[in-house]
Amino acid sequence: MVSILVRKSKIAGSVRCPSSKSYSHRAIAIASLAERQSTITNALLARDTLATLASCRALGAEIKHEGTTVQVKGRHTFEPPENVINAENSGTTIRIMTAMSGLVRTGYTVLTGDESLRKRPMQPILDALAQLGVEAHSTKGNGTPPLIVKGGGIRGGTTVIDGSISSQFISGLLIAGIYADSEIVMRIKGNLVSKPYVSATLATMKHFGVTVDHRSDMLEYQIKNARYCATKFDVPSDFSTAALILAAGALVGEKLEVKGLNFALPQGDSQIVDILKQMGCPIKIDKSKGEVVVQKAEELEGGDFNLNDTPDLLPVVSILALKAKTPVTITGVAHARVKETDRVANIASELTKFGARIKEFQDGLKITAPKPLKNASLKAYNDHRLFMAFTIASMMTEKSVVAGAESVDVSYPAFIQDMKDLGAKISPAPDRE
Ligand SMILES: O=C(O)C1=C[C@@H](OP(=O)(O)O)[C@@H](O)[C@H](O)C1
Ligand SMILES: C=C(OP(=O)(O)O)C(=O)O
Repeated sequence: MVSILVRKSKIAGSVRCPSSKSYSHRAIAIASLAERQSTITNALLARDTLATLASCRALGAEIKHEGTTVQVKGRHTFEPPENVINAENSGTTIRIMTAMSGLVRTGYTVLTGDESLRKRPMQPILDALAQLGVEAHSTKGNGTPPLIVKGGGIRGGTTVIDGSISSQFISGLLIAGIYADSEIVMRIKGNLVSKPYVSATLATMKHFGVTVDHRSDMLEYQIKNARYCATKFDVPSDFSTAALILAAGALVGEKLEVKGLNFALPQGDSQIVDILKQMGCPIKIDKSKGEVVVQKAEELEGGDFNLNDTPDLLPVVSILALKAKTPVTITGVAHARVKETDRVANIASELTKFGARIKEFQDGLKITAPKPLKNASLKAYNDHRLFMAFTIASMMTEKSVVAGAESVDVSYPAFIQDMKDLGAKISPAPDRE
């Protein structure tokens, strides 16, 4: 486990936001289902998205990439893969690939991942696929990966799926469902979390020529038989990543400009701009140029934030709370307990080390900032978003240590270098005695 030493830092300058992990996943998967060649530009090539690329290749898509341009020649049905599908650390990958595995012509497809991914819930999509005529099981019989999916096509019909755990099950069924033998009616049981990611899926499908009729509340979909058309897709910037960078500017920024932001395609985490405004952070937005400039406020305003649509903002709003003059209450994020880690519990335990007073409840946290922050030695539990958030928070302390630097390979490999280029004082942590 690689640990870093972070000292009190002031950051300033300009940074270009990395490409969207979510849109890179979608473009690669959908292009893999479109005959003829698609070209994806500005793709994020990080551990999670490379897992999607390798998985689609394993199913038979012809994929090559040069830099961040990915050429994909897809197909409508797949041959049984030569080996198991390894989704690594990526929930998005395994959820989409599980649905696509129903389109394998014959045989069985096994899908697995790393230790974290093998703990993440998959039962809702296994149940939904069963209702659509696809036999799919957890090899451990407990709804977690490894999974085994029987090929032979998706029959179609009606399915009712739990929407309270992850939107990725819905995205996977939407993406693959157009190739079912007959139309699918998909109904969501209960609440649908992380709705903006389903909007991102629908937007990407539309870009590849497929429109799905759905109820305005996003709780029912008619997935008619259709065909994706190969096309060009330019991946937008990643607002989940931009949110972390903007938070760094709000906490320790002299004047920080984030460039390359694309507000055109739906990304729920673009709400970070409104959250920063609500917390009193000096911020300037130029949507036409795709630029946001922030600088630190001596103190931020507290408030109540429901992050049900935007769970990846939980680590970001949690560290912003460390500088708020009144408490910050975050609700609606029970599903953040089943991501790379239990983010609610881990944020509670680690931010307490800075001296924050934290009240944890099933679907969120109440955070009261310490004055000043204490130096701390933090664990990120191999969770990339926790590592990045804790590193940024540590820039407000004299010196702190954060463990788990290798986790950033999942979504933002250049994170540490970008922060150092902006002035952050980060160095390898001395070996623990
Ligand atoms: O579909 C996607 O690209 C994602 C959906 C969200 O997960 P849930 O839908 O499980 O909340 C989000 O946390 C994840 O980082 C990416
Ligand atoms: C939870 C995340 O992604 P995934 O669900 O794809 O692992 C994330 O990027 O924070």
